[in-house]
Amino acid sequence: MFPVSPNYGSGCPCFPTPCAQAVLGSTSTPVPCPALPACVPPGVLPLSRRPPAWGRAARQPPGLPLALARAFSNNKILVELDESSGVATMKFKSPPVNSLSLDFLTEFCISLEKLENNRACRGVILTSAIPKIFSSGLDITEMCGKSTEHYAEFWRAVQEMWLRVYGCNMVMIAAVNGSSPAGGCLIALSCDYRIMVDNPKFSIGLNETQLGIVAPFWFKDTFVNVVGQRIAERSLQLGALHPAPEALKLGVVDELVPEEKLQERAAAVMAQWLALPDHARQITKSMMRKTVLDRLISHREEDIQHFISFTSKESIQKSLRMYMEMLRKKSG
Ligand SMILES: CCCCC/C=C/C(=O)SCCNC(=O)CCNC(=O)[C@H](O)C(C)(C)COP(=O)(O)OP(=O)(O)OC[C@H]1O[C@@H](n2cnc3c(N)ncnc32)[C@H](O)[C@@H]1OP(=O)(O)O
Repeated sequence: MFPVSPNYGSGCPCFPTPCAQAVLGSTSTPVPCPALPACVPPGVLPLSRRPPAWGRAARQPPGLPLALARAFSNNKILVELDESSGVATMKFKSPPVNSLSLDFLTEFCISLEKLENNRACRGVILTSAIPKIFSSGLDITEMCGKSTEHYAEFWRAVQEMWLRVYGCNMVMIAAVNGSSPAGGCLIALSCDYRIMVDNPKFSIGLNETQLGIVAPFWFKDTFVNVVGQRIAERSLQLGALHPAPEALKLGVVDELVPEEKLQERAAAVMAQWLALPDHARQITKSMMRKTVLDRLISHREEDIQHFISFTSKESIQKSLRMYMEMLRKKSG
């Protein structure tokens, strides 16, 4: 993890998950603290800290060499930006199953914010470098046997990840090249378009009820906005994991392609979306998503408290331990 700005602290909107502005990168030059009103641009997408592409100065932190923003690889996510097309790829590479641990989520948010602050980047493709797995969802070990402080930190990071992806001004495409349960599915649902590998062995869905837990309201809202009330209700109650062909039928994903065509197809769809004027597309996206985003923003602390009290219940801890045990037994 890079060091953070000396100005960084609990007054910063991104605390305790430092945003790209708070991270010093590989330089020792302090960068502006994100606790500035200007950190949240007025208008368009209230959540995205990306300035609209049609008029604001670049927010590349001073002292951070541009080359660093073009291609940076940390530990769990490989980021590549093709400046000629304006398209970045974020490849999850956190073995064995790309589970969304606190470290993964922190790195994810920092990487996405760096791209948002880079005016050369207009679209992001999310995909996996781990064969057969897009993401196994939230790291269950982060929700088992930990302190309430840890649960609060973890849940804030989960919220931050969703707020950033769902509220992102850039075009976000999920290239789902493997199984994608629960939190993995949420990442894909939060994108603008989902392309999945045409393999019935890969499944996607919000399977929380199978673990004896409940998908939070903002997971549900995101799902409803993609597939509609009836399909979401049935799928959520059953904790269904839909094999790729069924996911297509239900509208959980937008199209299926053979594995070897996935990246090519994602690039083609991205080019289609990027052909639109940014401002018109961004304002439309904001209009479609604002209500759902605002619901979490205005209930964020309450949602954290709810997560803590729910997760801390002995019955929930027991369910999660049993589920982990079942996974371990299955993996041999
Ligand atoms: C109020 C609370 C709301 C919370 C909302 C929750 C959202 C979530 O995202 S909860 C997580 C839900 N995720 C799952 O149910 C997926 C569980 N995993 C699987 O189904 C499978 O692992 C797989 C399909 C993703 C991959 O299968 P396979 O390739 O066969 O790999 P293994 O099952 O052998 O797993 C390897 C290794 O990884 C551990 N593991 C898997 N998933 C998770 C996870 N989500 N968190 C932590 N660890 C995970 C698994 O236990 C194995 O560990 P070892 O046995 O130690 O090798």
